[in-house]
Amino acid sequence: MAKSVIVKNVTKRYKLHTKTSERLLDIILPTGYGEDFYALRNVSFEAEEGDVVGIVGINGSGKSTLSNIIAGIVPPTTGTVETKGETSLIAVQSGLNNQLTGRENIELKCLMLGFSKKQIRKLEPEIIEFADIGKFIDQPVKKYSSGMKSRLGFGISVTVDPDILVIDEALSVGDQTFADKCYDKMNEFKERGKTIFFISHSIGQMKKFCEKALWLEYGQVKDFGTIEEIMPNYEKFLKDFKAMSKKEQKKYREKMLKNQESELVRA
Ligand SMILES: Nc1ncnc2c1ncn2[C@@H]1O[C@H](COP(=O)(O)OP(=O)(O)OP(=O)(O)O)[C@@H](O)[C@H]1O
Repeated sequence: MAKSVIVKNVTKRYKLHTKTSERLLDIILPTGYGEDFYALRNVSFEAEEGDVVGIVGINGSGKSTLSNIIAGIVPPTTGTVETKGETSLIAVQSGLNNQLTGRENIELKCLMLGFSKKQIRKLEPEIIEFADIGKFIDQPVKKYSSGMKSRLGFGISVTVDPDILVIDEALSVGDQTFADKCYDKMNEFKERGKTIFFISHSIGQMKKFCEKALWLEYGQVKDFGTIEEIMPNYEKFLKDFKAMSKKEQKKYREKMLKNQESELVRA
């Protein structure tokens, strides 16, 4: 199978600011201003056409940052992402303009993807049918529930037929019937050799749908392999992590971040 996504040494660094003045200084000063925070550090992996890769990791491990980078929405600080074809991100909180109606959002998103007015007129009914949100399609998106936003986002993303699909928690909201409809569509994509990245807090959803798993821990790749290889270890880790007190969890995080720093110094 041909490679469809090649992520090489991707690092995403944010500056931590507590005040607007710090943010301004960060823009003005050539060296920037603020404490460095690494959401991703030296992330490398490859995916092939037809791969369905689950991205797992505890809160704050960098899953959303990585999905935004794969989808080309956020640039990496250093490192490269090569993708073969068009990428589309489905996330509950992204991609839709809250002030515009659902219908206007469809038009805007399709125009941004380079579709002509004529093509959009053809796609629009298909998207509206998939989203199935009734009269809300002509209401501003700010009035939507998170489930409705996800339905519209999903409708747009699957109808424009991307080569690479990134689904960030979009199936965690909404009802089971809609989720099943999305799974059918994703299975169809899988059969057609498209690459899918899937993020979900539901281990059940992960195991049902993904063949490979990328395990992130505090911005680094902890493991990458088949779902059968990764999930038993991840589940065990989760169980142990959840059994820790908040203080122990904080200590664990600090220890892991310290290890990362010393690894960098050694490299
Ligand atoms: N714009 C930003 N500025 C500063 N820090 C950020 C920014 N975006 C994300 N982060 C930080 O980067 C880290 C990774 O965040 P990210 O949302 O990618 O993790 P996640 O694994 O998706 O978490 P969750 O499971 O809670 O959604 C977090 O500590 C987060 O606070």
